[in-house]
Amino acid sequence: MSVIEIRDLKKTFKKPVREQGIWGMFKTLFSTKYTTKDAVKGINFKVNEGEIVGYIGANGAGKSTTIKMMCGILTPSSGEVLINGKQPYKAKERKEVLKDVGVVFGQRTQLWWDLPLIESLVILREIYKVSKSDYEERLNFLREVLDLDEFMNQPVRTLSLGQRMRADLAASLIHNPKILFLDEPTIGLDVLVKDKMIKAIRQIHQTYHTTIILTTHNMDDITDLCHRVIILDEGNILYDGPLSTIKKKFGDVRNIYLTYRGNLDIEEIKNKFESIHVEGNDGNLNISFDADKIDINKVLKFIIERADLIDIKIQENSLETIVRSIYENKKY
Ligand SMILES: Nc1ncnc2c1ncn2[C@@H]1O[C@H](COP(=O)(O)OP(=O)(O)OP(=O)(O)O)[C@@H](O)[C@H]1O
Repeated sequence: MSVIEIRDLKKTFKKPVREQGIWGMFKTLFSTKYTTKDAVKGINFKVNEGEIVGYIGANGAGKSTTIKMMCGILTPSSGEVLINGKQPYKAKERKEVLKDVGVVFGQRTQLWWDLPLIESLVILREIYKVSKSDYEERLNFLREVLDLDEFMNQPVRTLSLGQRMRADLAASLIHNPKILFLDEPTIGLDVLVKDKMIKAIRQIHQTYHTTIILTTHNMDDITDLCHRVIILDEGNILYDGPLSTIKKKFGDVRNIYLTYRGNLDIEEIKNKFESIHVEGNDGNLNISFDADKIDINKVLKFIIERADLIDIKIQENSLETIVRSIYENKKY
């Protein structure tokens, strides 16, 4: 059953044309000249209960704008967002929607800056009218998976970025929402804290079957959490489907980087293996090929028989490289 439905959703921002200088700034205030930016250009998708969807795209693709419309911060220019059949930006439906939704914006906190985390959680419990037993059960779970105890009584402004992000995630979940929007929840985190966040998100999903939409520039987050991805490009959906299909389409590419002594004839390698890509000079060679078509053992044997290897590195085509190529070529 789909809990999120996006229909022909568009958002156009209108910005006044800015004029230079102090006098220009003053004139801008009363200007009637505007430019427009179509941030989201008529997109459609549905998300089923319990899915985790990676919502990715280059900077400025329109991801945050979509999330803001999905949680009612922005009103669409046309089209609609339905969260459990309700439109979050309509005053009458907003309250109902917010009961079902939690949101984390990695770039800014939604907590009270001067209050200790625990007090913010108590206030949120009041706002959302969470029963004492539900609150306690939830809080115990979150304390455990997000390691909140070490900073529970500190004012939010004194928290490190990693602690603040965990605090924000806890706050977004205290009312047990069925849907969670995570907008860059791991931005700026070191590897250890990032792994902790990812593990916590996975545990939350497993325990409560929460439907999650995740935007991120970190492809490891996507690989770790999502089966489905939506790729947005300049306000349009470029791809919506399984992560595995993207990987398959771009092939199981292997890259071999090697340093060697001796004479290697690049043309000889190319003639021996059809559709292999080879480049290099001065004892360095980069080779890439589709591992479904060419046996890596045969490539290595061929090279070892002709040169002394000094160093070798073998890499799979990462999701990072695949996605970069999709963004650059603007096609899937
Ligand atoms: N309030 C606004 N007023 C005017 N233009 C805006 C506003 N908010 C966003 N935009 C523009 O809309 C486009 C999409 O922005 P959005 O923040 O949705 O992108 P994004 O995909 O989340 O990017 P990033 O990965 O950099 O966060 C950008 O060109 C941005 O400058």
